[in-house]
Amino acid sequence: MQGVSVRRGRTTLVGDVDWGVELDERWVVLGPNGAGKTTLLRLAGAELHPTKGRLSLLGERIGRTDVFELRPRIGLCSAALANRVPNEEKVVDLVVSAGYAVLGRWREDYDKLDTGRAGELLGALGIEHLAERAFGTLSEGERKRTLIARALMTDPELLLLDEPAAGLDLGGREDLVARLSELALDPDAPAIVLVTHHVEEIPPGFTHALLLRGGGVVAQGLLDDVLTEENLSKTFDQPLELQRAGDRYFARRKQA
Ligand SMILES: Nc1ncnc2c1ncn2[C@@H]1O[C@H](COP(=O)(O)OP(=O)(O)OP(=O)(O)O)[C@@H](O)[C@H]1O
Repeated sequence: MQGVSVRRGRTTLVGDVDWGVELDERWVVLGPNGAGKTTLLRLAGAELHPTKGRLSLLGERIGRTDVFELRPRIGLCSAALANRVPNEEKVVDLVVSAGYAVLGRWREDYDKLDTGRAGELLGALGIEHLAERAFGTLSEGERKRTLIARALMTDPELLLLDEPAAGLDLGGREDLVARLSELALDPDAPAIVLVTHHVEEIPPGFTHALLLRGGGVVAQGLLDDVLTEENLSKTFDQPLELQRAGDRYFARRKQA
C-alpha cells in the first residue's frame, strides 16, 4: 500500500497508509474499535478498492487486475464471512468449496483429493470429528476453526484473519493461539495478517505489528520494536502497562 486511503462521504476509514507485507512475514494489526482494522484487511483481501493511493496484492496492481482471479490466492477468515454461511452447510463442504470461492452447497462431486485435504486441515485444527456436522450447530470456537481450515484450503499465498479469537472462552483462545503459533512458525505457511484488539492474542512466531488508530498508522515494523508501552498507550489513548511473559504479551491500564 502506498498512500492508501478509503473514504466514505466525509469520513476517512483509513488515511494515507504505507504498508508492505512480505511472503515470510506474520503481521498483527492492533487497534481499538473503529480504528480501521477491518477496512485495512478488506483492502488486503481485494474486497475493497482504495479511494486514493496504490494497492498491489501478490504482484498485481488493484484497479488493473481481475480481482476474481486474485481472491482464490488469498484466504480470508472474518465474522462477515461466518454470517453468510447457511446454518445447514456441512463443515467438510464449507471447507472444500473454498476452492471454488463459493458459499453454500456445491452440487458437483468433490474431487477425492480435495476432500482428503479438507480432512487434513480439519485434523490440523483439531476438529476432524466435526466434518459431517452442520455449521449452524457448531460452537463459536469450532466455527472459527472451520473458517480457518476453509481459508487454508486453497493453499493461499496470503492468509487474512479478522479477530479469530473474538467470542472464544479462555481455553478456546489459548488453543487457537497455539494453533496459529504453529502455523506462524511453519516456513511453508503463507504470509499472515491477523487483526485483533488484544495483545494477549498475539501468537508466538508473529514477526511484525501495525498499530492503527483513527484510520492512521501509529507505528509499524518488527513486533519487538513496535509493541512498546508508549506506542500501545498512544494507540488505545490511555496509559497502559505492557508485560512480556516468555513469548506472550499482556496489557492493562497503568495504576495511578
Ligand atoms: N460506509 C461507511 N461510511 C461511513 N463510515 C464507515 C463506513 N464503513 C465503516 N465506517 C467507519 O469507519 C471506521 C473504521 O471501521 P472498521 O470496521 O475498519 O474498524 P475496526 O478497526 O475494524 O473496528 P472494530 O474493532 O470495532 O471491528 C469506523 O468508525 C466505522 O464506523
